Amino acid sequence: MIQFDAVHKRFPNGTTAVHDLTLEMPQGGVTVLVGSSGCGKTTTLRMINRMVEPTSGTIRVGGRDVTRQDAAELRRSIGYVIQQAGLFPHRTVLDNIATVPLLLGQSRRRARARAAELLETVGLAPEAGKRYPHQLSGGQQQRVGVARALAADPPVLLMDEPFGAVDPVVRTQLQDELLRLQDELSKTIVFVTHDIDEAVRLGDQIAVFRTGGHLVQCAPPADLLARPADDFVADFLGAERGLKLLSLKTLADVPQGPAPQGGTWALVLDAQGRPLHWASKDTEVPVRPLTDGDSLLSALNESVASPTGLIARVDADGTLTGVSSRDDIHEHAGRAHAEVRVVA
Ligand SMILES: Nc1ncnc2c1ncn2[C@@H]1O[C@H](COP(=O)(O)OP(=O)(O)OP(=O)(O)O)[C@@H](O)[C@H]1O
Repeated sequence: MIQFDAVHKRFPNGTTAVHDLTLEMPQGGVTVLVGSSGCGKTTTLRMINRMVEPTSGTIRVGGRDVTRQDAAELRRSIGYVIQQAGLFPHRTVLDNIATVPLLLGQSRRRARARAAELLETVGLAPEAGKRYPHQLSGGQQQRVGVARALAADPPVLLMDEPFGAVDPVVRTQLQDELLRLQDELSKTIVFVTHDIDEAVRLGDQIAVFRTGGHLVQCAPPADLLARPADDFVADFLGAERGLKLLSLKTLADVPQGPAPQGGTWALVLDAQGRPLHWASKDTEVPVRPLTDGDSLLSALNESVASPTGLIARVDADGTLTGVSSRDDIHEHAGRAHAEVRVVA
């Protein structure tokens, strides 16, 4: 766990970057820091590994006051990922990843073997290890940045806009990878972003800051979307916060019934019971089956887009479990939406 207790940061030029911050970042969880430009997110992050020293207050990592630890040692025990990866241009990818284990005194052989493992963990081919950073795409460089931060297996990862410089498709892939990795590794992650959708997707809790380094609200994404503390937070979340909330709710509770028989549309299955397509008397339309884990937003989208108005539901093997109607989905979406507090 990372604990901020009454932390204040005032730079020598008089700028207050962080104002009286008290905040807990739970162990094994992702805390996302969001807020307008210059509101103190990066300063907050950098105080954790002492790249910036607080003016007053206490920061504890795993119960230990960071100012009582050797700064270099502390930094090596905390993974740090920044925008555009910040890789060493004249070192191969493998040597970039091996940097911290080497600094910690591991043999070159062992550090490289670990780096090769990590390449695979972050979804890169072994050949990438021999290349130099400029020979990789932006998204691949970010993966190397994540691998480098994980190399010494630190319990804490600090990520400052790590996916800010890549296109939206690659960004979504990198977010998926991070969620997958986090499922396995359960690191304590502090993640700075400008992108509220990214925050909602990745955060176990989201801390919203406003200019002057004031924390306005810290809550799990669903609570934040349903009950923003004030107009500032509501504006920051945007007009579509109801839809964002639906992206967090799953299809699991929406009732399902048997596939229709003898009506306008029939669902055609393969021999294993997996949906192939919808068929009517004179046409066929593709089917996009959803699982219980898919979001209510995807279901709503699908129910609007599909001419059948029905959603085919499948289990993890892709076998049909039933269908849900547009009405069922709308009713559930309406209930979730009713949780959204209206801010005047
Ligand atoms: N070394 C410094 N000296 C003086 N002022 C600084 C220094 N570093 C940051 N600041 C100021 O502190 C405030 C907070 O900066 P910080 O970088 O933490 O904000 P941020 O929320 O991360 O911003 P952005 O979203 O634009 O990256 C800003 O007003 C910034 O100009």
